[in-house]
Amino acid sequence: MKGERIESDEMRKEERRGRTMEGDGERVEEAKARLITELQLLSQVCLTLMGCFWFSRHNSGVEPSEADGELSVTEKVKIYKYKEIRQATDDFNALNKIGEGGFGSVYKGHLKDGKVAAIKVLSAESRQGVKEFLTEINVISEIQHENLVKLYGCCVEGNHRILVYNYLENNSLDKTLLAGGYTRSGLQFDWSTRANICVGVAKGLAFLHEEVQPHIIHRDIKASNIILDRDLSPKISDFGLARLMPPNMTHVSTCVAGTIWSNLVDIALGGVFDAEEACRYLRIGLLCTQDSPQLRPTMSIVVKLLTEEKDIDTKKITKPGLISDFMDMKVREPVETKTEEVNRCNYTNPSSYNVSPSSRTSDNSNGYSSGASSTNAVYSLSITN
Ligand SMILES: Nc1ncnc2c1ncn2[C@@H]1O[C@H](COP(=O)(O)OP(=O)(O)OP(=O)(O)O)[C@@H](O)[C@H]1O
Repeated sequence: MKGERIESDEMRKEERRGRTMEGDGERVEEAKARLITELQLLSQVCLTLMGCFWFSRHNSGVEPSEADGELSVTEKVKIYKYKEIRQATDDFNALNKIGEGGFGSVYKGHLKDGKVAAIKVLSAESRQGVKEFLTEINVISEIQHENLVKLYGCCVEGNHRILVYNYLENNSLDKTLLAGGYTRSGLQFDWSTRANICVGVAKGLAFLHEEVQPHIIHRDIKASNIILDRDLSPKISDFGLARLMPPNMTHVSTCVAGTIWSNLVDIALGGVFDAEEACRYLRIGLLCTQDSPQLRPTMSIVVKLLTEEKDIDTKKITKPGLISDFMDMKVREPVETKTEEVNRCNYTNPSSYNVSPSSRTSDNSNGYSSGASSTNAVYSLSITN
């Protein structure tokens, strides 16, 4: 009996063990199934994420390039592949070269998307790190105004640092207006076109100085940096480029910046200009170049002065700071014009110029002299080295 009980106990234990093993097996199967489901879900999530990533990269126009690691700072800028730039410029063909500046060479190029671009290949000095370069490019690309050249994007591959701008049909002021205007370029710069260019440039600068955050001081405003579109509307180029250059690069002046005014009223106008307006513009120019920066008007005030929203007649204009820096400066003999009206710009004393359209005295104590014919006068200052 005892032997039988032991036997049946053993059998029951065996049976229980069998059931436990069966249960364990079921649990393992269950766990396996759950794991598979989770893996399937995970792979779906991964695929979805990869799909989104692919989609966003292809929609933002960001191509794989050296800038890949910098996607976080390039979302607003089109990154061009070097290959595309080469194709656009026919491998930087000399025939497509439209200019050479302190920052490098500029080529006209036809991009794949059909846009015509001015492609600026930055010189070796400007080759900063990819991250710094792209950060600056992002800043520049956000700055948009009707009087600023639009940046389409850039190329940053290997040592290449290339900026891609909107190409403007009518070239820069130095190659058109200053290079003979109508006769050479076929463009006619009558007085109202010139006045419009002047106001447009002032508006572009006012925007850079006062509306862009942080403010941008161009530091290299000159005729070659004013590009004209097909309607002869001016666009300022190279703004923000100072930020891309190392401080030791001498191209951009860090103290006194700007290019002096040589002929104040162009004889090419043949005397057909609004003399009163010309004199007002001269006064505004003198206001802007006063020795003390505190006395100079802001660019938004300059726009108001140019457009006559604000009057400057009563202003005292103090001596320009730049002039004393030049070795030898003289005022050219006035050029006779056919203008009927006499407009005279008047220097009252060496430290304070009071420019008035109706009277004239002169002071030569600083080596300046001015002259005017009794009937018609075009005032022009020239710098000689
Ligand atoms: N967006 C543009 N559209 C058409 N032509 C352009 C454009 N940008 C530049 N150019 C041409 O390329 C020339 C060279 O321009 P860039 O700004 O590089 O040099 P720069 O102004 O002559 O000299 P710097 O670099 O010393 O200021 C300009 O004078 C102009 O003729």
